[in-house]
Amino acid sequence: MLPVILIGGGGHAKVCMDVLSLLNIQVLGYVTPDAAPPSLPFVRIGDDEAVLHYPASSIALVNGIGFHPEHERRKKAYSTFKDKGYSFLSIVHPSAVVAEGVHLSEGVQIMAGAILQPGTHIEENTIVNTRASVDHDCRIGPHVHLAPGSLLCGGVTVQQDAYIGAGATIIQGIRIHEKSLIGAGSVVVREVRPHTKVYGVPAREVTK
Ligand SMILES: CC(=O)SCCNC(=O)CCNC(=O)[C@H](O)C(C)(C)COP(=O)(O)OP(=O)(O)OC[C@H]1O[C@@H](n2cnc3c(N)ncnc32)[C@H](O)[C@@H]1OP(=O)(O)O
Repeated sequence: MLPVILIGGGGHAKVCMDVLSLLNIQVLGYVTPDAAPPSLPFVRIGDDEAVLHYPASSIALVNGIGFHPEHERRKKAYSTFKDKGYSFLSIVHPSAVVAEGVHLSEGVQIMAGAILQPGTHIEENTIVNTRASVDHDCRIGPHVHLAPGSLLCGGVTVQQDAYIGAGATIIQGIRIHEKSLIGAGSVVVREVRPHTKVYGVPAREVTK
């Protein structure tokens, strides 16, 4: 197993670091744009450019930048380093339940207590956060965030760059289109159009 450099030094990086430590994966340190705030008890290697001192074949990266609907820093870091030939490790917290045959693409992060049921397919750089639950035959695109406690019933599709808020429920067979945002605690009972924000019970579209 290659040693890891973590991209980012905030809250999400802290959670990734915990998973890496539980998996006994060697972490060389983390990179952040500036020295403050040092929230991680590990070595700061430098800014993002510092990664380039390590040949792509000698390390793996873990994307410790959280997904914020207002900006694309997480996705940008992933694409930038992929373009330079680096690889991102997928991490799965030991307490997560991942059914046999579930497909996880590069750089996917499955956090504590998450459940992924059979037939599910998750694309690159997606976060399945703490205690999120993804039932059978779901298709989750790249650069998606399933926030803590979100619940996807069977056969749900979530397209790229979508954000499913904490504790939201998506009923079976629904399609969530790209770049849409589902508010925390919502219950989604209808298809969600691209680039839209919905929330409430049942979830209704609001102007972005
Ligand atoms: C590890 C981690 O921490 S991961 C982080 C997980 N975080 C989340 O999941 C948060 C997801 N974000 C939300 O739910 C947000 O509230 C959003 C994006 C849906 C709405 O944000 P904004 O557009 O800024 O809405 P704003 O806060 O201005 O509220 C507008 C109105 O909508 C209501 N509202 C906002 N969010 C919700 C919601 N999730 N459900 C129901 N009503 C809501 C507000 O109460 C307010 O109502 P009012 O006008 O009657 O007072």
